[in-house]
Amino acid sequence: MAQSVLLTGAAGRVGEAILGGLADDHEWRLLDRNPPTDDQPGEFVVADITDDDAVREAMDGIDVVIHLAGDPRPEAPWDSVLTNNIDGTQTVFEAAVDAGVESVVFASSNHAVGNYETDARTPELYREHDDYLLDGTELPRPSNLYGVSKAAGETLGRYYHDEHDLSVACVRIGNLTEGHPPIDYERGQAMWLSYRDCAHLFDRCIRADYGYEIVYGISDNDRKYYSIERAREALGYDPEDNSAYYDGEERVAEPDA
Ligand SMILES: NC(=O)C1=CN([C@@H]2O[C@H](COP(=O)(O)OP(=O)(O)OC[C@H]3O[C@@H](n4cnc5c(N)ncnc54)[C@H](O)[C@@H]3O)[C@@H](O)[C@H]2O)C=CC1
Ligand SMILES: O=C1O[C@H](COP(=O)(O)O)[C@@H](O)[C@H](O)[C@H]1O
Repeated sequence: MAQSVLLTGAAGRVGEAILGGLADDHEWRLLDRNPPTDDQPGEFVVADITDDDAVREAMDGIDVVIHLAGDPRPEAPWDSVLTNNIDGTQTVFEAAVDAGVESVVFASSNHAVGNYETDARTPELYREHDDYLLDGTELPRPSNLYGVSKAAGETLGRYYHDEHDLSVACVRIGNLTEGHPPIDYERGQAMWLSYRDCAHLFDRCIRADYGYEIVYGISDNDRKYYSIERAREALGYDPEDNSAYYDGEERVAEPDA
């Protein structure tokens, strides 16, 4: 059944991937501080997520929130991640609870756990033969202040689930790249998330029943060091793409039938 979904950060790249795959599948209310540059499904609210009144108004009648808005730069300074990523995310969770929203899907990041990639483990970690896997049960080890803000968002989600019974899925997104995996970048190939797998994963987050989950948002890459088993089990995620099927920009192999 189509759900009424509020998508924050809708004008960005992850929003583009989600709407590219799911525009007709749900009833959308889109929110971003930047207005849309082209036609979008549903209504578009131009607002900042730190504007409590505007966020509360945008929650009216919403079943599910996909919360993408924030500063996505790994090098983002503290004042920006504190305002946009931590304070903004708290505003979204609080308004969601007060509006009776069923679930919030939070765009977390690989950078919440980036410091598991120690000098001793890399670059072997990024290669197919290496069997080291993070599975979402490990503690955060952020690689920058942006990663700290994402770990804080996950913890806010834990609080709003435990204290207010909100369903929360935190997706530690890898490297979303359109069309093909990153080129000459082993880490990016290991954590590649294709546009169609991104749309499918967030669709599963909209439709599935869960309590509190932390999952990795990557395609089914042979090189992976993030397990996607929890996303499969808890959400029914069934990715189609794999960076190993590509040679540069060219798709050179097809999955087994
Ligand atoms: N693109 C990727 O590979 C990854 C993205 N993420 C996360 O996914 C989310 C979306 O990332 P992208 O689409 O790549 O970034 P983006 O920069 O393309 O999109 C972010 C959108 O959020 C909006 N925004 C930022 N601060 C806002 C605020 N205070 N109020 C309202 N709108 C605001 C921006 O205007 C922009 O349209 C971010 O939270 C990012 O940290 C996490 C891991 C990987
Ligand atoms: O969280 C994010 O991660 C991706 C991938 O990280 P990178 O350090 O390999 O580039 C990044 O591209 C994106 O901007 C960021 O929001």
